Amino acid sequence: MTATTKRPPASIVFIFGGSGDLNYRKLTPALYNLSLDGYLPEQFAVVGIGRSKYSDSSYRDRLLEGIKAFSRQKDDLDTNWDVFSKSVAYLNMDGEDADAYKKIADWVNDKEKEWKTQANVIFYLAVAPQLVPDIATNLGKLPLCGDTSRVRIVVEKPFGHDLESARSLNNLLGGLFAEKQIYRIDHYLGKETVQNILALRFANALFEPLWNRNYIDHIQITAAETVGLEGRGGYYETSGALRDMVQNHLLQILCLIAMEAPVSFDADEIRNKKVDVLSAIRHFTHEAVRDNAVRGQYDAGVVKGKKVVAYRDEEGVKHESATETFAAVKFFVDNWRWSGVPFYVRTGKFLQQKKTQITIEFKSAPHFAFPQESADTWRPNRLIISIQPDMDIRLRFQAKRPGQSMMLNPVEMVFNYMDAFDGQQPEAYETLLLDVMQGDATLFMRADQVDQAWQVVTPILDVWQKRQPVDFPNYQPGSWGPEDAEALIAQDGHHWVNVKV
Ligand SMILES: NC(=O)C1=CN([C@@H]2O[C@H](COP(=O)(O)OP(=O)(O)OC[C@H]3O[C@@H](n4cnc5c(N)ncnc54)[C@H](OP(=O)(O)O)[C@@H]3O)[C@@H](O)[C@H]2O)C=CC1
Ligand SMILES: O=C1O[C@H](COP(=O)(O)O)[C@@H](O)[C@H](O)[C@H]1O
Repeated sequence: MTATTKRPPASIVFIFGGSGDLNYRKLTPALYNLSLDGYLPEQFAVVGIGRSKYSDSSYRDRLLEGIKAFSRQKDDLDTNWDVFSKSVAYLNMDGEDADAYKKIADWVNDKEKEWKTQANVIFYLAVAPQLVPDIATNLGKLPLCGDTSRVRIVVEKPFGHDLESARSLNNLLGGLFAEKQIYRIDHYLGKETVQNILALRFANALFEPLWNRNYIDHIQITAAETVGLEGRGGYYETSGALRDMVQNHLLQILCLIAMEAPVSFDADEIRNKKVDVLSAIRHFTHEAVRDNAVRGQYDAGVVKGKKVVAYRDEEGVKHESATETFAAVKFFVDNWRWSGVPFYVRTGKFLQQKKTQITIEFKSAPHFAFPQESADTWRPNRLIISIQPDMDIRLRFQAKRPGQSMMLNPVEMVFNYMDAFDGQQPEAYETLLLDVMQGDATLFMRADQVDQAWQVVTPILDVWQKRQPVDFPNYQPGSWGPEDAEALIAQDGHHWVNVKV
């Protein structure tokens, strides 16, 4: 979310995990697209790091396959790749071998001599979380990393497995780097439609008077996926939906919806306002967890015409697994603005539709003056913010149905991203990588945000760990999740919004 489109200064990006899936599918395609769009500095290099044996040339060939499959821009690919790939190199080293780090320092020295200038140096840790402490410690010993103005470290999710491990990782990183050097990724914050929540709320005076407990009945945040584990069973089995999606992405969206207006777009100003929300979210007692949180696990079935096996039969998953592939929670933000307004949040694998969506449901008009017959078609006012795959904002209100009687019909005013703005949207990782090069941490998680978010989910994790689910598997692939999730919201007289209007 750089405030300027100026190119960043000379930059070298080291990717630990250069031979891995994230780099193949997301990071290199993002850098390639930034290059095509003219955002990369002329003096730019990206160096993949890993134990796999590649030469620069064979590494480039491998990445080209990823570009062909995953880049959002594919025109003139061979020519454009020829130009971009000149910036790509590979360093064969083991991140756990402390002696090998001299190679990195030498690489930077040589490049800076060639460029005749100092560069920003970014270390992107796209490796399994258990490797992060060793790599960060080894990096921290490089004299280069003491230069807080130009050296940054990017840490992928998951950031900790629980509150304790997140705190110990924060302490470790905090002892090695200044907070302003640490970029904790939450890729949802890089999505255009997620960033647009700030524009919608704070660049328009229209919504603010209504954006509170006086006018809003409740809020729903859904991140439904039609995919399953996608080969990440080993990781997912130790994680589950609450850790994988709620602790990070969905609580961050909740923060953007619930935060107070920032005074400026300074990174710490935005993050302070978000931390205020996180610290106001009610921590459930163990008793309250039962009433406010629902978990699910998918059975064997069919999604979008394709057969899928039950979660417990997936590779890397235990036979009697208690890991949830669906979670729904009713959160409360206990502050002046939101007191008493429920925030229903849900996410799950193998659901009926891919849909990330926020629904703001407004309170009913105080008095229904229309003929009683028209009450049948009456629906509450809603503002629906679609994050993906639809990218739109829809405001639902009542209109008079044409005819000789005063009958009502709900209608919508729609803003659609693709119609309103020409051209393609940058992918989240493009925005985030550019921000790191620019030194803008607004869209990254600060240590206290991560800590507060873990505090919010910890009571739920504790209860779920202690009480084994007796009814798993409890939802059909291709459905909207377990019946209890509907009951969670229905007990308050509401329904999940699954379809348009
Ligand atoms: N893939 C995805 O879609 C997403 C991934 N993430 C996160 O990104 C991180 C990486 O995930 P992903 O790319 O899928 O994982 P992969 O298993 O595909 O890649 C792991 C990478 O780590 C490298 N590696 C392992 N051990 C060492 C070592 N001792 N020294 C140097 N490099 C090492 C491997 O290289 P080599 O074997 O050559 O040493 C490989 O490049 C994880 O934290 C994951 O949670 C987050 C969101 C999405
Ligand atoms: O972080 C993660 O996000 C993806 C969903 O991301 P999206 O951008 O496709 O919505 C999820 O599938 C994955 O399990 C999780 O680790």
